[in-house]
Amino acid sequence: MTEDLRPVLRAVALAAGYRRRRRRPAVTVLRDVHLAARPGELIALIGPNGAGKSTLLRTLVGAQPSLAGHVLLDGRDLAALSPRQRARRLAVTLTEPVDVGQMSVEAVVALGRMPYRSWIGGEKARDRAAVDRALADAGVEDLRHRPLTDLSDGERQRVMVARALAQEPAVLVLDEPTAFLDVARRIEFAAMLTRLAATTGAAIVLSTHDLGFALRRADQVWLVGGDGTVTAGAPEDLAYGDAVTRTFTGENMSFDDAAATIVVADGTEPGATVRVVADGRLRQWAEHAVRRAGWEPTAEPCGHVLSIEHGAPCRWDVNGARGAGFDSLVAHLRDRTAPLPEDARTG
Ligand SMILES: Nc1ncnc2c1ncn2[C@@H]1O[C@H](COP(=O)(O)OP(=O)(O)OP(=O)(O)O)[C@@H](O)[C@H]1O
Repeated sequence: MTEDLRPVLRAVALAAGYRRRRRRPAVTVLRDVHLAARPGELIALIGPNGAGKSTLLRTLVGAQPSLAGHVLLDGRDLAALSPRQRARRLAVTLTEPVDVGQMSVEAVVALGRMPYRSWIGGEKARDRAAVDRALADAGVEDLRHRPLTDLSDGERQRVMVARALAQEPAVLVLDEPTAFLDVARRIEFAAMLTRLAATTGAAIVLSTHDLGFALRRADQVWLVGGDGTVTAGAPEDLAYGDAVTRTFTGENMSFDDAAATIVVADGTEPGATVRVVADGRLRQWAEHAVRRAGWEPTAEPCGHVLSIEHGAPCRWDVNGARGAGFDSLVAHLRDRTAPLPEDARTG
């Protein structure tokens, strides 16, 4: 992203949390948060459960008051802006379901134009054009006459993005927008957001539990650490440094650099080592099966050798024992978890 673009949204020494209410004590969830979102940036907010992602998003959009510090929208204090002024620059889709009765998709998306309408004025050509563009950008044109209640969760999510886009915002904030989506829709949705950030020039901030998506797609990651801090940076800086590892890895979890994701060990001690002889994807999935069986794959010479050949099912050979399919391979390896005497690497 261009460094000299002025941030549209900033957090300055922000503290976010909950004020004391009746018998509930005050809770400061995040403190001394400094963040900047620039036009056209796709920003992923990540962090463990309960770390404060929703609290931060709600504070950034003014849905809950900050405990200290400021949120600046176009350099102006968010708290000093009227709801209408905010809504012309900032659009939000939070996770709470929206009750819109039997309204059509088109009518729901047109709600996004409210900040631009006067009480007496009707829909203008500009409003209609913005709604059409939003429907197209979010890929829901085909659904425009359907009642929102008839749609799948994934379709509804896209419609809510279209409603937000119809606001023509400078900042678009989405709380876990990919939560209901299957893998294919998630990838499509990610591509759509990347395209939207580039074409509309909006800064898009979204919270997600999809670490791979955040690291592969985002221009910036805001990492909520679970200790009251938020670290901002390029995905590579946070992954290459120890920020991601520190936040997400624990006793049984480690960060796999190549896969850009967290891998969870199943708690068993690594068993014997086996040399895997295969190529490409077959090798990858053979190693996957080997790990699932509690063994360690290696490319080095060693006492156990797994040769595997393409086929449906694939054919495998472990030190002369043969079988077909990964299921039987895993069963075979599990039966032999106790390392054989010859398991000492013969290197
Ligand atoms: N209304 C509230 N009053 C007091 N504490 C709250 C309130 N809402 C949330 N919290 C607390 O604030 C902390 C952060 O919660 P938040 O929902 O922001 O986390 P999150 O990162 O969005 O979690 P998740 O990934 O599970 O959605 C949690 O400890 C939570 O219990």
